[in-house]
Amino acid sequence: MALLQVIELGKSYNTETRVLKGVNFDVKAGEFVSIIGPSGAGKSTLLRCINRMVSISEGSILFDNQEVSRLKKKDLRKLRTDIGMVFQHYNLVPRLTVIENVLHGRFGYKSTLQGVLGRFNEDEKARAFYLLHKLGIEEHAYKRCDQLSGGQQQRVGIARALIQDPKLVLCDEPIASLDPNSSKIIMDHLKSITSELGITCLVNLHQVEVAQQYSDRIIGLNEGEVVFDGPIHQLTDDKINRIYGTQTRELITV
Ligand SMILES: Nc1ncnc2c1ncn2[C@@H]1O[C@H](COP(=O)(O)OP(=O)(O)OP(=O)(O)O)[C@@H](O)[C@H]1O
Repeated sequence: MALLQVIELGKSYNTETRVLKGVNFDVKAGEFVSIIGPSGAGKSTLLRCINRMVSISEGSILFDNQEVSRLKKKDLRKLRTDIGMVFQHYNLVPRLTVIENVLHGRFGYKSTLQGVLGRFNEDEKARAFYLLHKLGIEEHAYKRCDQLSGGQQQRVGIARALIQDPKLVLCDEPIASLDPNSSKIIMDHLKSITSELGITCLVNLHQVEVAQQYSDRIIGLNEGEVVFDGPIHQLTDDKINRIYGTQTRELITV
């Protein structure tokens, strides 16, 4: 059973350009799927449609059998706790400590007042320390985030997404600001911790080799259309050229 179903999805920010066109794919619970494609292909837009950071123009997105575009207030809030997000630039509060930033991931479960007062229970704090331990940065728990390296900050970003107890984590170019060594550490952690916790992962990546190394499946986007969707062994050089080339419009059936 698919956790996420994207059906004939279309997105336009304005009347002139359609950023996503007839996008169809499913993601099963527990899958680790990468989305690759050239700059401007619509990868970030696709992730933003899934958690409704932007509204969709056509088609539908079903998450856990619920139509995302129809959700209101309480259900929309629930969707945002069920879907965690990891960003390229981490989106942490730099002057707050690591542990405070991680606990921010629990805000979706709190009343506004509890959130403002920073009220977190012992279980939540223990969970935050557990995640920091798993991600190898427990010793930095009381440091301000702006004192950490990029790779360490991204691990805080991952812990903040996971403490939400999400079913799905969307990662928008999680390693685009990192050097190769830190990138490897982040991808290793992302893969192992999501697989251990049984969390589904949908990751936008610029690097084909990284996508091939870590994914169960790859989706290739070109100018807003899915031009490849299949397991890594089917992503041949020819298909990579079609994803990154500009001439092809045909769907590669796999
Ligand atoms: N808020 C917005 N308003 C108008 N156009 C937008 C907006 N966000 C993105 N776009 C346009 O939509 C297209 C797809 O952008 P998007 O960021 O989704 O692509 P991407 O594949 O993630 O690119 P990159 O790899 O460079 O991040 C681009 O042409 C971009 O200019």
